[in-house]
Amino acid sequence: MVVVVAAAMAAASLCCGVAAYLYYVLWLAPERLRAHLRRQGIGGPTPSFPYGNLADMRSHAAAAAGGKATGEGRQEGDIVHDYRQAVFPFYENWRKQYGPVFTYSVGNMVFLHVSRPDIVRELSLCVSLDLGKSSYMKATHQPLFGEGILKSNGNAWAHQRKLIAPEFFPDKVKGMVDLMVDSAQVLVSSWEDRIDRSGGNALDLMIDDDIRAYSADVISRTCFGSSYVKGKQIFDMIRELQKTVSTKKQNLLAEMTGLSFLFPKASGRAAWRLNGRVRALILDLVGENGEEDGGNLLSAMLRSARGGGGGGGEVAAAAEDFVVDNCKNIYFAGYESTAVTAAWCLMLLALHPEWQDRVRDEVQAACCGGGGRSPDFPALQKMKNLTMVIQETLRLYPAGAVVSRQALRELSLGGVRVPRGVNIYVPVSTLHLDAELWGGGAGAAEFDPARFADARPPLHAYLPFGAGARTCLGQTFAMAELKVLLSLVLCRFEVALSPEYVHSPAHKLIVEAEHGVRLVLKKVRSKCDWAGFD
Ligand code: HEM
Repeated sequence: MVVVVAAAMAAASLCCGVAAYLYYVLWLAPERLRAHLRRQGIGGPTPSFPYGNLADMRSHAAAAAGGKATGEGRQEGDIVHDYRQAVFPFYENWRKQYGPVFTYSVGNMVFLHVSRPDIVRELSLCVSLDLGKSSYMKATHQPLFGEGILKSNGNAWAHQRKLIAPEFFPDKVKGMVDLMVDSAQVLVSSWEDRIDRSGGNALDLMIDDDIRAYSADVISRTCFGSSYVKGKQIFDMIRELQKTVSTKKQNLLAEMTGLSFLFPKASGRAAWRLNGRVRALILDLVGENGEEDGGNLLSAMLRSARGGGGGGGEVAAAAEDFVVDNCKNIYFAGYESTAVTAAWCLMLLALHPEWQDRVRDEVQAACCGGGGRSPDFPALQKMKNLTMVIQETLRLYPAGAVVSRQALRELSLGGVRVPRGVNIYVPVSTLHLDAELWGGGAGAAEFDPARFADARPPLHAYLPFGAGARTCLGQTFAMAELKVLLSLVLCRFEVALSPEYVHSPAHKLIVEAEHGVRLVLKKVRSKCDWAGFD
């Protein structure tokens, strides 16, 4: 009897303890952060227990979809580039209601949504390690990112940045352009073959998968010295992993409580299984590259890992994690964003034949005029119109929808005291489409590459590659990769929008065309005779 009573009392006190813990992490702790912000006059929608404003976000999204504010569909020649209300209706509605700085919560995670230029500017200039990457959904995304450069913070991040960034400096990228041209030739030749096989001079084509294959091939060859086949296997799996970890029924309760063992969801197990397969493939690559110095990113990571304590040239377990996690991070960071930007860029050039002609003339003058050279790094740098077209594409369709940070200690930004733990979200397209920052009126939502002709936009107005110390380290590489692809495509084809194209920007970790980009490609006679072309 005594034993039963004691057991019942122990169980009761365990339940009380768990209840008190849950009350603290799910409500009390976030409420303290919200109160801190409210005292500074920062407003926002009222959160409810336990999911914060998640239900509001879903109802805003449903209303936008029901009202066809989705930006989807297409009337004659009328494509709306401003997708903010369609893709992020909750942010837009709250911004109108509460102003450019407001707070909201997802579960127990408190967000500070900031589009006030002075705060964004200060964030762009901040290099303190106290401003880290947001830990939102970190456990769910762990199989995809591990402890690699994209999500790590503090000294671990600084070490990885120091190692990886030099591999993407302009002098390194310069030596990669020939490999990029090889990959782009595979793509344009395959499109030409398909047109020839169709018996005509033009082809209606969904371009997205082909461009992804190009992007995958470029990273495989340049960074990892790997074959197309192995690179493609890794990419296909990382893409599957990305879909698995971004399913909307993510383990939010597990994230909120930190008790992931209580919520073993099928998606979590599937992600870890996939992760095991990606890891094995990457370690195969490491094995193949182990003996020689390929002069690429993988060799640099291996050198560092071995120097870090793998005895007798062996890569120790922690060092192995370091290499695997960072390979996955680079594949993820460099693949999708570049491919999606290239697809949006071709969509915009299809809509604007005058810019297409201008860029084609410029490419032919830079490469073909000089005796039929394929584009090299100096030639790419001379292509001003192409640069402006890519910059304008990144303004209208920035792959990264938000720049996200977390205050790892209390800090002050633009006079706002941000308590430790708060996630700061800067909505990139809100700034990119701000009528005051971009020339007033409807002009901000129009495609006009000439706006980049003379002046650099101010720090707080243009953030396609992010901000401050965490800014994208692959931007020179990405610009070269995009220019190589676009110059080869435009030399060989005229592009027009397919009648089947449906304009459908959607957010899936990055903003991409939900129904793909469909174009009509028509062969043009090129003046270029480089690399086997007539
Ligand atoms: C058009 C193509 C690309 C776009 C739009 C883009 C955009 C971005 C953005 C917005 C960030 C976050 C910056 C921040 O939080 O402030 C980022 C980070 C990063 N990007 Fe890119 N990126 C592109 C291509 C690439 C490529 C090709 C690579 C490498 C091969 C790359 C590697 C990285 C890495 C490693 C980071 C993390 C940097 C850090 O946290 O220190 N990106 N990128």
